Amino acid sequence: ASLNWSYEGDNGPDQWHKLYPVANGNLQSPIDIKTKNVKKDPSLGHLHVTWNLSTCKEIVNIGHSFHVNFEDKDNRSVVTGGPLTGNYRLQQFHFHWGRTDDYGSEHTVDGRKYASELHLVHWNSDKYSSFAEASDKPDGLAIIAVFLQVGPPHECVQKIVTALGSIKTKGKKAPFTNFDPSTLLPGSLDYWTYPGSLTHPPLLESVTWIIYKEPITVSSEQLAQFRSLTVTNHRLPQPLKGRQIECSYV
Ligand SMILES: OSc1ccc(O)cc1O
Ligand SMILES: [Zn+2]
Repeated sequence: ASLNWSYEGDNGPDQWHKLYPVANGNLQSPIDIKTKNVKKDPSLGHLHVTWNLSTCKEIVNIGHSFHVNFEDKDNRSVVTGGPLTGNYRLQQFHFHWGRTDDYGSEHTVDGRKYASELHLVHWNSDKYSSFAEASDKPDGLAIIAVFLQVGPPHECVQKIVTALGSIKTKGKKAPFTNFDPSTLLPGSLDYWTYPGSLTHPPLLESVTWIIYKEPITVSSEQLAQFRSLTVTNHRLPQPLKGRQIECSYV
């Protein structure tokens, strides 16, 4: 089935509200993080990430992006702690990027655009029985975001880039196993967190966003390989509508 939305042209982001009225909601993502307005919260502790590489399953071309999917039938790969209550199970990760290295991230920091942004998508497996059930609940989802800046190539991102060669057309999938997503995390564990939404339709306002402050580095050539699947797939920052961004005490 073809999607009724896209990132460019007649069905682009400015039109999404016609089919998805929540696009003009009060908890939309991404946002610009104005660091002077962030509130340090002593109660915000470390995030505890336990991802088991045995749960990594496949890589899939979904047209406007690619997903690395994980087996999420048990709690082998979960995140907990920080702003979260209970266990959130890893379902998939994906990236967002732009036409050039000058932009492509979805969140921005004091107006700064990064070249790309990684999203590790988790759902609340203590309260709900699937991603689908959790996806429209206020405490349903937790997405960990990592910024990507341009520099030397990233060894582990290279494994993903190599796998893209076997999923060149929409709908194609290939086995992608024993990949440890924690190799994509930055050195510093400091993060920002705020309540938001999915960043493309259905744009559901069910996400606790956890955004690492420190970026990781990938090469321009690695980003060019992302673009070989689709040229751009990022939404621009949305109105904050009075939300408070908090930062960890880490
Ligand atoms: O871009 S984050 C994101 C994650 C999962 C999803 O189903 C939709 C999304 O937009
Ligand atoms: Zn995303």
